[in-house]
Amino acid sequence: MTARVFVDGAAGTTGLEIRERLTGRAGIDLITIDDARRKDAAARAEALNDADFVILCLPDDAAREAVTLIRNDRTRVIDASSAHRVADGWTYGFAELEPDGADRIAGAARVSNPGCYPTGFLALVRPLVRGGLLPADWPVMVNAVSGYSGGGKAMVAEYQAGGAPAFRAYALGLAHKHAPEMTVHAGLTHAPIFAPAVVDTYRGMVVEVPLHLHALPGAPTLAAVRDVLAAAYTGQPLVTVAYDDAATVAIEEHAGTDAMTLRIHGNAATGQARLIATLDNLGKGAGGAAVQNLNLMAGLDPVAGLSL
Ligand SMILES: NC(=O)C1=CN([C@@H]2O[C@H](COP(=O)(O)OP(=O)(O)OC[C@H]3O[C@@H](n4cnc5c(N)ncnc54)[C@H](OP(=O)(O)O)[C@@H]3O)[C@@H](O)[C@H]2O)C=CC1
Ligand SMILES: CC(=O)N[C@@H](CCC(=O)OP(=O)(O)O)C(=O)O
Repeated sequence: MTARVFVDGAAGTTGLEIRERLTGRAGIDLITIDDARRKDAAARAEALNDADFVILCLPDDAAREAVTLIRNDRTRVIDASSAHRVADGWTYGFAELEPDGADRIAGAARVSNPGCYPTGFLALVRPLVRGGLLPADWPVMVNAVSGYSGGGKAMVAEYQAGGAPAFRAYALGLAHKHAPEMTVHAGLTHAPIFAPAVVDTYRGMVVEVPLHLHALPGAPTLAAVRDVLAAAYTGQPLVTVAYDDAATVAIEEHAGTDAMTLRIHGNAATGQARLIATLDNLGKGAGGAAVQNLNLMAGLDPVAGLSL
């Protein structure tokens, strides 16, 4: 069976990449609309209702509107925006996060892609909360840097015009749109302190959770934390827990791919750890997750169209 797929927002940073990945793929028939009509509600409604699967690569308000334009029970949705990540009736589209994640996505009509930063954060933290190493009410912090494509067309234009700062910390008021999904899907009772920054490189991200292991119940070792994470992702082609002696970690590590690496470093003597995820904001953080979810929902090869 051929799956008819419409990417709404295909002229944007995320949408363009997803459309390119799906173009010419066996088993997928892409529905497109003329560039001049790409924001025309009637043209979009027709495409949305023609499709078996739609991938929304839109600002939050436009994503909510797109869902209201679907007037049939057949069209299934993957939303890359942050509009539905903690919404009732939506399945969180992070296949590796829970043991039944892939099965739930495969059967869902409405799937919300995770945010880019939450993908790294949740990959590091959720197995520790689930496994009881990290109490649900622990005060967690997350420091992160993203390539500027994370800010969409407007930020790409700003950086490519020249003059934007090499490193810019933001979300200083601790009310970033990703905090709710980090809290809910990690199973935490308080939002983490989330300190993001954008740097002068196009794509890629480093997401870091520092932990005082000595203060945790049972004072788990670095090795114990690493083993819990490794067990959580065994057999997952996109997520690797590194057992390496890396002295540094580069934002470019997975730029242009859909892979994510998790590292557990630190000082065993002081009981302090740095849990670090590297991924591409446009890969596992957006387009890769959308293609992975489409594969699962359409019953296609789970790694088709993905770059490991
Ligand atoms: N960039 C990233 O790393 C990630 C982005 N996302 C999410 O994906 C979504 C898209 O982000 P991104 O690609 O970066 O953003 P962009 O700004 O690059 O692209 C958004 C696109 O949506 C179009 N658009 C806006 N309103 C409408 C509308 N009413 N109807 C049709 N099209 C519309 C815009 O049109 P126009 O070209 O005219 O501006 C633009 O082409 C966001 O919700 C974002 O949170 C998710 C994960 C990572
Ligand atoms: C650098 C930058 O600005 N990044 C964006 C996050 C990327 C995004 O908007 O998309 P998702 O929410 O879908 O991940 C931000 O912090 O708002």
